[in-house]
Amino acid sequence: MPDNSTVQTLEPKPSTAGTFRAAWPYLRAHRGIVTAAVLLSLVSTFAVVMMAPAVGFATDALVDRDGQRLWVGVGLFAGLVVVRMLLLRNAEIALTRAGERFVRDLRERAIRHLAAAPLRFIEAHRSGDLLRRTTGEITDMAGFIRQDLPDLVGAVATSVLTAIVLCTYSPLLALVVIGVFTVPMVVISRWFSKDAGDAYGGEAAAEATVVATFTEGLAAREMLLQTGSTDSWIKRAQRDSDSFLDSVRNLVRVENRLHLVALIEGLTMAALLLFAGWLAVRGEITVGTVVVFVLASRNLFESLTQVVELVSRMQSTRVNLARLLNLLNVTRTGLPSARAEGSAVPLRGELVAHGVSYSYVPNVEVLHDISVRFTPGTRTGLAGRTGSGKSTLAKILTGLYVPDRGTVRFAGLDVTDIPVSVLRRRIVLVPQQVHVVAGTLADNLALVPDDPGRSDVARAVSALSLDGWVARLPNGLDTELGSRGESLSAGERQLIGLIRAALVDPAVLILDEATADIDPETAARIEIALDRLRSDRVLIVIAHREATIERLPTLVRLNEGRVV
Ligand SMILES: Nc1ncnc2c1ncn2[C@@H]1O[C@H](COP(=O)(O)OP(=O)(O)OP(=O)(O)O)[C@@H](O)[C@H]1O
Repeated sequence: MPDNSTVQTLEPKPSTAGTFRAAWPYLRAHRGIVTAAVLLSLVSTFAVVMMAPAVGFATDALVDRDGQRLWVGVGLFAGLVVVRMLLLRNAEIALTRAGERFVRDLRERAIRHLAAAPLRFIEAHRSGDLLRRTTGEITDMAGFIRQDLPDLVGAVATSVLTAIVLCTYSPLLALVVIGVFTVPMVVISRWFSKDAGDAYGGEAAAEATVVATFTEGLAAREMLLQTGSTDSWIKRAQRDSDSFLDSVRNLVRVENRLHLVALIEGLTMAALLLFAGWLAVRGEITVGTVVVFVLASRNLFESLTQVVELVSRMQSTRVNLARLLNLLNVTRTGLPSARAEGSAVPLRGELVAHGVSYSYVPNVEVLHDISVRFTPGTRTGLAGRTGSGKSTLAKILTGLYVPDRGTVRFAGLDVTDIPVSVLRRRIVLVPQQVHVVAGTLADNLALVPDDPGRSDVARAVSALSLDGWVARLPNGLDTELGSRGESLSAGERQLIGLIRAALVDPAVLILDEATADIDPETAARIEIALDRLRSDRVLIVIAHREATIERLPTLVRLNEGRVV
C-alpha cells in the first residue's frame, strides 16, 4: 500500500541523464514511421552531398574541354536536385508526423496520470508547476520536433556522408579539414554542454514559478482585493520575474559560447584553400577536387554548426522531457490497479475504519489509531473542534487519502483495492466548497460517474425538491454559471454538490459541512430528502451546528485526531 507520509514530489530540475533512453518506450509505438522518415532523409541527404562531386566532375570536364563529360556532370547535378526536392519534403513530413504523434501520446498520458494522481500529490504541488509541465513543456517539445528535429536528422546525415565523400577524394586533405575544424569544435561544444543542462533546467523551473505565482494570485484575487494585499502579490511576482530574467541571462551567456564556431569555420576554410591550392599546383589533385573540397567543406561546416546549434536546442527539449517524464513516473502509482473486479464490489455494505493513522507531514500525525464502524441504514454525525481531523478522516473514508497505518474497508474490501471508477459510485463525499466548472448548470450537475442524461438530472433536482430554485435561475438548467461559478452564491454551489450526490445515490454519503452555507430550513429539508432516497445508506454528516448534530441519532466526536 502506498505510504502517504512519503508522497512522492516532483523535482524542480530533474537530472537529464538517460532522458532520451527513458523516453524510448513512449516512442516505440511509432518506430515504423520514424524508420521510414529517417531512411527518406538519408537518401535525400545523400543526393545533396553528391552535388559537390557532380560539380567537381563537371569542372574537370571543363578543364579538359570534354563536352560530353560536361553534359553528364550537368545532367547528374540536375537529377540530384530533383531527387532531393522530392524526397526531402516527404522525409520532413514523415518525421514531423511521427514527432507530433509522440507528443500527443505524452500529452494524453500526462492528463491521464494527473487525473488519477492521489489528491495528496496534487495538494503538495503548486498548480502553476503542474500546468507548466503538462502544457508549456509539451508545447516547447512539439515546437522542437516540428521545426528542428527534421533539420537535425538532415544535418547529422550531411556531416557523416560529406566526411565519407571527402575521404574518398583525398584522405589526407579530408583529415586536415576535419581535424582543424572538429577538434576546437568538440572543445567548444563540451564547454557549452557542461552548463547547458543546468541553464535550461534553471530557466524552465524559474518560468514554472512565475506561472505558479500568477495563477495562484489570479485564483485568490477576491481575497487579495478584500485584504488589500495585491501589492504583496505584485512584489512576489516581480521577485519571481527577476529570478526568471537572471536565469535567461545565464542561459544566453552559455549559448553565446557556440558563436565561437563561426571563427573556427573561417580559419579552417583559409587553411583548406592554402593546402588544397598547393597540392593542385603540385599536380597531386585536380582542380575539380579542389572545387569538391571547397563546396563540400562549406556543407560540412554548415551542417556541423547546425548540429551543435540544434543539439543546444535539444538540451532544452531534454529538460522539458525530463520534467515531463518525472511527472509521469511520480504519478504512475496513481493509475488504477483494478485489483478487485468492479462487478465484485457489493452495492451496499458496512464502512469500517480500523486503526487508521495519518500524517500530512512526516512525524506530525493528525489522526491516531482511529477505529469506527458505520453500518447500512445509520446516520452518524462527526463532530469536533476545528483542526481535530474531521475532514482528513472524511477523505480517508472516501479513499481520497490512503492511511499511513490501518485500513478502510467497504463491504469487507479494502477501499484501495476497489477500482476508483467503482469507488466513486459507492462512496461519495460532498465538500463544503463545491467546485464549479465553466458551462451550464446541467453540465455541472452531470459531473458524476455514468454520464447521466438530462432526465436523470431533472429527476435528482426534483428528488431534493429543488425545482423551484432551478426555475428561478435565468435559464433553468441551461443557465451559464461563468468560468468559476461566479454567478452562484456559496449556498447555491453547495446545492450543486448535493444534487450531484443524489444523482449517484451512493451506498455511503459523507457530507463535510456540505450545508453550512445554506439556510437552516433548506439544509434540513435537503439532508432529510437525501437520506430518504435510500434506506440502506450509510450517512455521515460532519457538522459544527448543534441543530444538525441534534438531528442525527449517533455521534462520533474527534479530539486532536482521536475518537473520544
Ligand atoms: N494539506 C494539509 N497539509 C498539512 N496539514 C494539514 C493539511 N490539511 C489539514 N492539515 C492539518 O491536519 C489537521 C486536521 O485538519 P482537518 O482539516 O482534518 O480538521 P477539521 O476537523 O476538518 O477542521 P475544520 O473543522 O476546521 O474543518 C489540522 O491540524 C490541519 O492543520
